[in-house]
Amino acid sequence: MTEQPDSGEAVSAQTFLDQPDHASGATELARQLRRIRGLVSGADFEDLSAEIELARELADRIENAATPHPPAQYDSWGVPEHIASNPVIGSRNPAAPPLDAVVFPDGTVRADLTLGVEFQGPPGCVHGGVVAMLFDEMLGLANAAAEHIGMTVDLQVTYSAPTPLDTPLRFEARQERVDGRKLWCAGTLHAGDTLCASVRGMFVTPRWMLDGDQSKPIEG
Ligand SMILES: CCCCCCCC(=O)SCCNC(=O)CCNC(=O)[C@H](O)C(C)(C)COP(=O)(O)OP(=O)(O)OC[C@H]1O[C@@H](n2cnc3c(N)ncnc32)[C@H](O)[C@@H]1OP(=O)(O)O
Repeated sequence: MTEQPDSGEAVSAQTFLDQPDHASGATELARQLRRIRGLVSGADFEDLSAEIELARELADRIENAATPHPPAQYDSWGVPEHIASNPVIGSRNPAAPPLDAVVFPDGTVRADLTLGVEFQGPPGCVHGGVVAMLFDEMLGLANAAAEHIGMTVDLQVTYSAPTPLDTPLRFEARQERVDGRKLWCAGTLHAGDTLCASVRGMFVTPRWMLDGDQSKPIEG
């Protein structure tokens, strides 16, 4: 974790799950692919045939350079490949927003982000499933911040107002209660002063994990 140098309010917050750029350049490649993702899904074009050729060549080159590895093992929480490919926070996953979280001394986890047209559900609004996915991750991070982790067994999202695209959003989450292997968390999503959605989640620590190191950064 590293200190957040900016804004007064966030001065006591620390970055959570810092993911340094991969030496190969894969993290930067994911950033460029996210740019393309937004443009392809949110712009009109006259003729992209030359760009398609280029994209095909790029995909072929990356495929030739790649040494694929299998998905992480279920009991290997926190390995870099596991986090890097996460669809919410994975720095090397072009499909991830990505969500960068900070954690406060009281265990509250916060993420500020803006979602573009590639996350559109209703016109001009963020897809409700995307909101649920981000909430699930936020609650998982809140568990990790509390060093008491588990798998989601119940996730209840209440949508109170449409979540606008291209608008700064703030997700917050924290672990509220622990009873043995059962954990309860809650979170909110605001656009400015508007509460767009809230969530309550229940998690269960798998039996095999009880003796493990739960301080490892994990997420599903
Ligand atoms: C490890 C950190 C990961 C963070 C992930 C964050 C987000 C994710 O994407 S997780 C992926 C989605 N979730 C899943 O795939 C979970 C699938 N479920 C499972 O694997 C299992 O149910 C698992 C491992 C969580 C629990 O199984 P198991 O260890 O056998 O526990 P089990 O004995 O069934 O239940 C324990 C207690 O929880 C209760 N419980 C289990 N599920 C529920 C539920 N849906 N609602 C209410 N209570 C429940 C049980 O009733 C039991 O209570 P009690 O002890 O009082 O009898």
